[in-house]
Amino acid sequence: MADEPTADTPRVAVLGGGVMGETLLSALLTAGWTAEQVEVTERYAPRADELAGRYGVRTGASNAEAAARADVVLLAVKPNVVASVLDEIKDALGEGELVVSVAAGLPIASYEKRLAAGQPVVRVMPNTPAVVGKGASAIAAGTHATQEHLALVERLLAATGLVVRVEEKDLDAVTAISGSGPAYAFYLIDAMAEAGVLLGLTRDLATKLAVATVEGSAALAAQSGDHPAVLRERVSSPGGTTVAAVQVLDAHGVRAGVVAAAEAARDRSRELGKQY
Ligand SMILES: NC(=O)C1=CN([C@@H]2O[C@H](COP(=O)(O)OP(=O)(O)OC[C@H]3O[C@@H](n4cnc5c(N)ncnc54)[C@H](O)[C@@H]3O)[C@@H](O)[C@H]2O)C=CC1
Ligand SMILES: O=C(O)[C@@H]1CCC=N1
Repeated sequence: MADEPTADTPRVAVLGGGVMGETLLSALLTAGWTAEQVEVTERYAPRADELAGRYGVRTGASNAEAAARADVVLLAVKPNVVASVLDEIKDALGEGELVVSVAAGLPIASYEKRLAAGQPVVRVMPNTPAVVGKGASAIAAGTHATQEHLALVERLLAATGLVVRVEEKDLDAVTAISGSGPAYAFYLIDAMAEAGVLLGLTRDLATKLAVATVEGSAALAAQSGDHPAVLRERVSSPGGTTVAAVQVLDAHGVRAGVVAAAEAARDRSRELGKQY
């Protein structure tokens, strides 16, 4: 149980202080959790010290001790480490203590079979824009997770951006679109910036323009609600520059490449689920 458990602010242990662990930690602090109500475990000691210095939270290496102090455990280790961490924390978890995991691919059943009977589990697929409150996360409940558990996870993620509830069967596809998706967007930004440099702009200016263009396009798509194809048509003046450019994107199979990339991510997510 927690040191000072309250119904309103359950004590959270984030296990794994890497990219996603830090993202979730900072989101919890933004959402109103105090540094005393959150702790992080991190196997790599210099990283643990870095997080303790940056956020003022307790950090340590013992997953079992952190899980014993917590009301909610948030797993943010890589999929290949999840099984060993579950074995470490299994007996330290309180009855009904919620286990939340962001690990890609691993089915909820693989957690439930390693944990005590009845332990509630919620799977989350977040993404890195969560660190600036512009993330997209999907959450799915395990056999013993209730609507209240899902609502609690929504509170935990409140500062990360969009949170949607899905069925677990959809999480591999979610991973391929929004989980890995920021990498596709950064890939595009990088390519646009590089193209700007090729065309004679400074790298600084080209990057600024590429970032603002992608950010503005996403905001326009979100606010207008128009189909992306309609928005693209509005940029394409007859006989103009944009149709010339989009024709080249099509000729290079960029659209098909995006679809194939998402399929590869979905397949890799499935493989991870079988592998670990
Ligand atoms: N990075 C991303 O964009 C996303 C990652 N995820 C998931 O988040 C999880 C973590 O991924 P990243 O943060 O990217 O990886 P990462 O490698 O940055 O972080 C993992 C951290 O766990 C630590 N660690 C390893 N074994 C440990 C143990 N036994 N106890 C405590 N800490 C331990 C490592 O030292 C490392 O700092 C993965 O399962 C991944 O599938 C999910 C969605 C998006
Ligand atoms: O690349 C990965 O496996 C993780 C999951 C989604 C984004 N990053």
